[in-house]
Amino acid sequence: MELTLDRLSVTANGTTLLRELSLDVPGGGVVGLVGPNGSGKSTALRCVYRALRPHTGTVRIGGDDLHALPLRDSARRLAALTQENTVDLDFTVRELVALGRTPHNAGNQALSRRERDLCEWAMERMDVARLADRGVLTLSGGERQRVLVARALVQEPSVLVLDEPTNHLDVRHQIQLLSLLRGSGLTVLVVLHDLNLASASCDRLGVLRDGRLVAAGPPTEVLTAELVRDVFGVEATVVTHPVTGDPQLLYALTTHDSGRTTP
Ligand SMILES: Nc1ncnc2c1ncn2[C@@H]1O[C@H](COP(=O)(O)OP(=O)(O)OP(=O)(O)O)[C@@H](O)[C@H]1O
Repeated sequence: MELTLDRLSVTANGTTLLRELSLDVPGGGVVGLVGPNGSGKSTALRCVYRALRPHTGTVRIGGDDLHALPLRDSARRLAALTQENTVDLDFTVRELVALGRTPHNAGNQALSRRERDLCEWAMERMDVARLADRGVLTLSGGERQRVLVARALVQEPSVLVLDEPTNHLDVRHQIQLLSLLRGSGLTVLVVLHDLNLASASCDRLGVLRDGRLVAAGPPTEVLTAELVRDVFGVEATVVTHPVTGDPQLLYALTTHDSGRTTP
């Protein structure tokens, strides 16, 4: 199912946070949104998971105007892992994951056998099955993040949007999650800070700066030393991954030393 952001603009308190952002995520494709802090990545995603209504422009999902759909209908099509995903109530992991079925079921209807199997599958995939009976408030940041991804998978969406999903995850779980997204067949729009992970996991990248899309295309076209210098203000050497062929960036720490430790 295709996801289309069509000329989205967002303004808050007289400041334009997003300017005419257009971006297409083809059905089954993985598109990464990258850019410096404050460039508008989360704002764009918030328009997609309906935490924010764009002032102008349209988000279309499978051709339909997302904001015109009943919430329940859009939740059947789209799941989100957001920066606002906090867990305040002491559900067990199994209970929280099962909540992913809410858009599909009426009231307090008990889960079917298939749905219970789906929950177990998602917990296995996210490596949290052994935590199933733990209270979510007792989990580490990375464990909780993986539980929230399991809940999103249980929602059985066609489209998944994720805002910095690798936050808190150790390197093994970062790789596992991004491999899962890539092989899932889901339509994925993901905000990532790590440009090397973005390069490895996305078919295409969109680069935001000051709320504008300044580049878009496959990682090999987008991730150039010039772009990284221009947009992020960082010197990077671009090399080709010897196994995958993806562009990867090598950084060197800057060596400025003012010799002062306090202002
Ligand atoms: N309600 C608001 N009023 C004014 N400015 C806002 C408001 N909400 C967000 N902003 C500003 O909009 C800009 C874009 O924020 P956004 O969270 O989309 O950036 P981001 O690219 O996701 O950043 P980060 O990489 O730091 O997560 C930021 O400068 C932020 O301070």
